[in-house]
Amino acid sequence: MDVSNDADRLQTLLYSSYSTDTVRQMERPLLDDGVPLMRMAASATAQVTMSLLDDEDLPIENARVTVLAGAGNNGGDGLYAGAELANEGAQVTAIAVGRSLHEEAFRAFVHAGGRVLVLDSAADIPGCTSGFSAGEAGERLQAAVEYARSSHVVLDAMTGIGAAGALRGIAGTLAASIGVDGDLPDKPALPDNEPSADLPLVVAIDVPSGVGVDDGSLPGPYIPADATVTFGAMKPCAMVPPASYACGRVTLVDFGFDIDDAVPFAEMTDGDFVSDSIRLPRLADGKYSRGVVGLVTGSARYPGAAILSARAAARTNAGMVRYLGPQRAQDMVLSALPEAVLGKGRVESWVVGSGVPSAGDETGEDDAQRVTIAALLEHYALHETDDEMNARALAMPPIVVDAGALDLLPNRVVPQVVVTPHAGELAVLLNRLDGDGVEAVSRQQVEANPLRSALRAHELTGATVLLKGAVTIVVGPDGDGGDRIILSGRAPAWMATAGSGDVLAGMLGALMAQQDGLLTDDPALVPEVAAAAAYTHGLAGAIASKSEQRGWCCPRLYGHATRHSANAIGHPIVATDVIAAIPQAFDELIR
Ligand SMILES: NC(=O)C1=CN([C@@H]2O[C@H](COP(=O)(O)OP(=O)(O)OC[C@H]3O[C@@H](n4cnc5c(N)ncnc54)[C@H](O)[C@@H]3O)[C@@H](O)[C@H]2O)[C@@H](O)CC1
Ligand SMILES: [K+]
Repeated sequence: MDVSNDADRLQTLLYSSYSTDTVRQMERPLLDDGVPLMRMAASATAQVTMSLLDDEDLPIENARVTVLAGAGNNGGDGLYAGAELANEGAQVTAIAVGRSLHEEAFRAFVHAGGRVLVLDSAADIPGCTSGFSAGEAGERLQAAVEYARSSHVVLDAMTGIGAAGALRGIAGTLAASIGVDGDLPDKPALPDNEPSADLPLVVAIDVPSGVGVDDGSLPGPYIPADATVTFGAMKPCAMVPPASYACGRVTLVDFGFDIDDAVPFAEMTDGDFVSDSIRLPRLADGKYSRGVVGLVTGSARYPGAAILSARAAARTNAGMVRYLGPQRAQDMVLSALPEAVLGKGRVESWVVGSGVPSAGDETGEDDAQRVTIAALLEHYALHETDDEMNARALAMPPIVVDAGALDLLPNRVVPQVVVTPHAGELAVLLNRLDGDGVEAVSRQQVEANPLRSALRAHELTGATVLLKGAVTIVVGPDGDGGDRIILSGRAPAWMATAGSGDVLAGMLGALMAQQDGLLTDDPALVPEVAAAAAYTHGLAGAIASKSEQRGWCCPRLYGHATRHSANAIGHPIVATDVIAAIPQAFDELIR
């Protein structure tokens, strides 16, 4: 990625996450030059911790701090940070979870007056007791848990980017006692990831210990943080849910990594990226040239989705909306949206399935909408041998496949097919595609590792996958034979409400219709437009609910002035409110 000036570089740093391998490559030249990265990391952590204590009106001299210190460099960061806090007057105890501690950091820590509690009887740490009995090991563990819980601050320095798999051994037991054992974080969604008032404040060093650093998963016990201080570059777990929900307020310490040639693993959308997907009206435009969306949504049983998807599409800068559906839904669409046109005709994009029963639904089998959708989706199927049919499929306009249409998706399709499941629907889709030989995946498993599930669905079907959530994950082609992962975290949690998905489907259809056919020619644009739709949808929800809370907040940059801090929680909304706010969302994006 070519980053021409400093502002662009910082923007890229804040909105891109890099795999641990890439981070290690980027830090190598600095380490070779002797730049004291660990001391810089530790100082920043100590400063952030002190400012959190300050916010709580807790003088540093009165603060009790626990450092959960692993044997690696992450533990080294923690010990140096602990030493700085001890030098400021705090009472600091390190709990050694491994058999050793980073030597120099340990010396600095002890020199500053820090105390150490060893948990592993086989540990070899100078001046510390080891070789104790199993009974004493249990007592020490219990004492460590109690000490940590009664502290004002816990610095979580057990594992950083060197973590492999779920936390094992003493680190795992400690995380399960102090933190959470694999369940999703369960706390109110507050603006600016405001730390909870409960003590201890947990500050994660680089990453919360126990999360899947490279995929955002929650493979086992982990310690949810109030704040995470991360070094050099954002790791995937600070962006990809659900681990991103466990990071709290993130501060990035810029080490000056050269990111020019580094390929991000996952990118977060921002307003600039989204505005590129909006087609401004032209002087020579008519309604057809601005893009027509065709909807096969709603059903006799669920007509409301027809109205929501149609009204949302019409508000999202489309030239025209065509609607196909049963008489009752047609009547309702026309009364809610007199601008809609009924029946078939040329379209630049399709939206199918919102409010259509799935096969498992009692009315699903004989619903006429399903017959129409199945016939349409056949045109998007890729076949192993039939080149002529494949060429026709590749030339089809983009299509959104939502809700009840997901079980009609052919096994292999072209990438301008965007499937828009939530976690439960993605589990059902994966189980159908993977077939009998493979162990079934549950909704909970998709929720614990949504990125892996989205990647799998993309790999199996070829479709672009938009997995809905507080942070929406889009996986599609990158144009070079690889995958592109784009996230959108703009939505406030108020948007988890009936009909919200129908609105997104309509908005995505309209955004795809206005791309002048480019998506069919260049499928690498499909994930960008899909993420832009998720962002615009989230922004409209934020406007409607008057909420400054977001699924993902841009990290603070260490040493730079903090932006205006957001504090409006907002209020509940219904899906119709989101549609009403779409014009204002466009106003903000186009400006
Ligand atoms: N490379 C560098 O120069 C810098 C690294 N820094 C820190 O160093 C960290 C990386 O350090 P390391 O590579 O030493 O690795 P870590 O310290 O992240 O992890 C290695 C330690 O974790 C243990 N561990 C790994 N997986 C585990 C599991 N599943 N259950 C229990 N224990 C497990 C290992 O036994 C080892 O003791 C970064 O995250 C960052 O905090 C910073 O100091 C900045 C500079
Ligand atoms: K950590």
